[in-house]
Amino acid sequence: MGREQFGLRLQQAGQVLGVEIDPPKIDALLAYLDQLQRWNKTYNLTALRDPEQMLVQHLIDSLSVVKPIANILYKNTVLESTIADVGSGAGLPGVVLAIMHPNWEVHCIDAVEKKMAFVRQVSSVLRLRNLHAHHQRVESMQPLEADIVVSRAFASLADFATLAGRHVATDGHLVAMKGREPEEEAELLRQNTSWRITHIETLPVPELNAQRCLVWMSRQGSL
Ligand SMILES: C[S@@+](CC[C@H](N)C(=O)[O-])C[C@H]1O[C@@H](n2cnc3c(N)ncnc32)[C@H](O)[C@@H]1O
Repeated sequence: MGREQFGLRLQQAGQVLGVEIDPPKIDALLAYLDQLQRWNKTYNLTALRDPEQMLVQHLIDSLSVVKPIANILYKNTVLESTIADVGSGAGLPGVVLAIMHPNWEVHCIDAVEKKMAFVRQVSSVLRLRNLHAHHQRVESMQPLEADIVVSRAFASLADFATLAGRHVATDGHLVAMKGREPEEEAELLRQNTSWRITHIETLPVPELNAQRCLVWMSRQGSL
């Protein structure tokens, strides 16, 4: 399928998700997809090889978190925000967030150097000055004071909170992208950490035939 078709599908997905993806952003998302395909041949950054699957399971899935994050930030009238993407891998969802919101400083963190080298390359090729790559274990990094710390396919809720909670600013949030509602993980979070689930949003991800939800967490006491 051609570039034009992919662009159209991204635009349509944006309409369903309530995010406007203008032509320069479509170009940037497709340029990211190009880079990912190219680097993946040599560096094995993601298990998905087929561009069709990458479009839906990486780009459109990551686009689904843009509006919910914007809703939380703008409810608190935060315009210029710091966001951390923990266990970001090839930059998912961090690169997509940085493309969609140039006013958000997005920090991708991953323990694997080649993955962060790739994100650095994307930042340079796409001229994304708001996209930063940290080759670090999240638990040993200087605290970032992020408004929102997001993760996709990183860890259980309790491990996410334990490892990454220190990067959340006072009154900030952790948000985990999950498949179905993780009831057992929620119980372990409650038993083992000082973080509490504030709400769970079901995400209807266009073109993706799978359940998705977002689990929002805050520190106990700041609810
Ligand atoms: C399954 S991948 C998910 C990548 C990406 N978020 C996605 O959805 O495609 C999990 C990533 O977490 C990273 N990771 C695991 N433990 C970590 C830690 N303690 N600090 C930073 N990164 C970590 C791994 O290197 C890996 O790239």
